[in-house]
Amino acid sequence: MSAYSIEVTNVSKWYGDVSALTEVSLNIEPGILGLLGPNGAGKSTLLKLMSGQLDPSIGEINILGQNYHNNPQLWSKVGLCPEQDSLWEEFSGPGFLSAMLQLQGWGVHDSDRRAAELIGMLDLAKAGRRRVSGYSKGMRQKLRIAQSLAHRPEVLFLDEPMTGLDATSRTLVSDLIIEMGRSGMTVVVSSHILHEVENITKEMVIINQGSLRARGNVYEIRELLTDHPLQLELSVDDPRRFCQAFLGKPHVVKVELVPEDPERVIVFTQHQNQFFQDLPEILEDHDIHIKSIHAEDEDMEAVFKYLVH
Ligand SMILES: Nc1ncnc2c1ncn2[C@@H]1O[C@H](COP(=O)(O)OP(=O)(O)OP(=O)(O)O)[C@@H](O)[C@H]1O
Repeated sequence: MSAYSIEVTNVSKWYGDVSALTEVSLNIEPGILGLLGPNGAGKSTLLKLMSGQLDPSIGEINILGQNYHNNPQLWSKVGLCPEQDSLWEEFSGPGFLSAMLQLQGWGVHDSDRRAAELIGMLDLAKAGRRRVSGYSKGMRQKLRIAQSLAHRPEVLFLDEPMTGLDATSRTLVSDLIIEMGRSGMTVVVSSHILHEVENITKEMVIINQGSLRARGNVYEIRELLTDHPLQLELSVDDPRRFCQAFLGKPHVVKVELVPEDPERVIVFTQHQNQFFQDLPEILEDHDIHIKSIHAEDEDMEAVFKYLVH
């Protein structure tokens, strides 16, 4: 059998006359792969195709060496957490998860037990038997993630799984995904935010305008971006000293103070990794304290524009 759990070969997809994907070929091994691209790039379409929710217009998709045609058993090995919400509002969280498993043929006892386990894993126990209609955005997202992995799939597709999650839940979900990857599952995680995926995996594919643009680990992808300075906004207690300390660094293109905010400073760097390596030492040597840090390029739009043109 092939070493790849997912094989996408020359796949194109049109919605009427809208072309969403063009001749995409992609082989994926067990572990975690990040699928990165700006809005409208084709990420959701590719995930729906790979999870059998959509048929390709042209091309072939094999999952675990099989295709979806006349093959209902394959569904039980695949999970998808889609972008759209399709929860049962009148059910409690555990009730919903158990019902979904029972619909897939699980017995009541096993379904209830698995549902309780998932509720614990995703830290939803506080909601008790409350109806899903009363869940917050973050709780709904976690419930959808729970649903996608409830039946213990071997291959899991997560479409923008961090949407709506607070910092604690993001860490929880990241750790869960990392653990699934370690256990031998194949997990494909889409996002339009590099930083989000970088915390989970170093293996990335970049997609834009329906085509795969790059594949590699995050360092190789960053190499492709070396001419594109990344912009970081920081709040520090002594911005002038901070500027002086960083201006001599070869990877720093420029550092700007923000006149309207005496604590704010903007750094343009060619190598974000190098910047973060230098940062702790500079803070300590110059006795500077940092209050916040924000990457302007977190949203990949600017980066993709650069990569594509
Ligand atoms: N059901 C549909 N009918 C027509 N066009 C569609 C449909 N779904 C997606 N598209 C189009 O296909 C292209 C790819 O969309 P897709 O949703 O796959 O991108 P995406 O990368 O997931 O973006 P986003 O993060 O904004 O959802 C876009 O041009 C989109 O407008």
